[in-house]
Amino acid sequence: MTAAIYTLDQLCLAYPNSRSSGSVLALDQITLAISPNEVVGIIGPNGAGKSSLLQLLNGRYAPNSGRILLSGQPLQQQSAQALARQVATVAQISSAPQGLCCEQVAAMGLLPHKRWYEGTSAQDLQQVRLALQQVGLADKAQLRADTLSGGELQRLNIARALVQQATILLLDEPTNHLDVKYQHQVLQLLQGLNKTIICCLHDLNLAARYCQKLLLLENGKVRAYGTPHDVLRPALLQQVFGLPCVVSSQADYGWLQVTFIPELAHAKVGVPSPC
Ligand SMILES: Nc1ncnc2c1ncn2[C@@H]1O[C@H](COP(=O)(O)OP(=O)(O)OP(=O)(O)O)[C@@H](O)[C@H]1O
Repeated sequence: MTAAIYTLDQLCLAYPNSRSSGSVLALDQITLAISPNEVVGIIGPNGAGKSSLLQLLNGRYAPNSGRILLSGQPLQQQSAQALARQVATVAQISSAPQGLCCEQVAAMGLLPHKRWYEGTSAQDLQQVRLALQQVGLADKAQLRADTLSGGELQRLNIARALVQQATILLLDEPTNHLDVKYQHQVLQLLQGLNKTIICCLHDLNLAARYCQKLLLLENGKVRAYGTPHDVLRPALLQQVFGLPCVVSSQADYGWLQVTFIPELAHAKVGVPSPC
């Protein structure tokens, strides 16, 4: 059996409550192992704890209790630079640094690999250009990043993460702002990278299509973790998302398709409709 790249053991995270002296428990006793080179989708309703979990996995937040091992070593004991060489994060909402062109923003991914006095080599530049090409932004390399559309900026952030050459990519809603073609292009790109990809996704159909494993969170707790077939069960999804749904298998390709049908909540099963 392959050693886990992440081992989470009874992780809890609480935020201070802004209106009282208490706290908000965002993650509650999370225990699981993530295998290397898998694409893992974190799914669940708003406020379930998805983004908070990413912030623990990239070391930005420390758990209130429990522990995280990264490649068998306690994550909290690793230096920021050592972490940045292993883990790259693409945040949910970001604004472009003012006045920098796309090539310069993507090149920021080189920083964890450089000493302060080292400049950008021809090889670095080649790597940056390849990443921009991979996300479909080669023709915008010299444009100012703060003039990009939301979707283009999202792709630029992914290019920066690719340049970082980390073995783990953490992405918060990587398909936000993307049109349907780029949603698939970005997820196909991530899937083909042979890296550990952990991403929060609201679109369950994209999650079913591109993720090998799904982690379903609700109120900071793990409701299910496994393959899309293990996790995307209609009764469970209805409980967690509060809407009836049907889950079907796409006939030609076999991946699962979730369709939420709010009308079913009001359907009177077994009562014939009046003529
Ligand atoms: N900085 C913070 N301070 C206080 N509470 C927070 C903070 N960040 C998140 N929370 C709370 O923690 C819980 C989990 O939030 P989180 O952002 O992780 O959820 P999420 O599943 O990513 O939600 P969404 O789908 O809406 O992005 C929520 O109740 C949220 O209000």
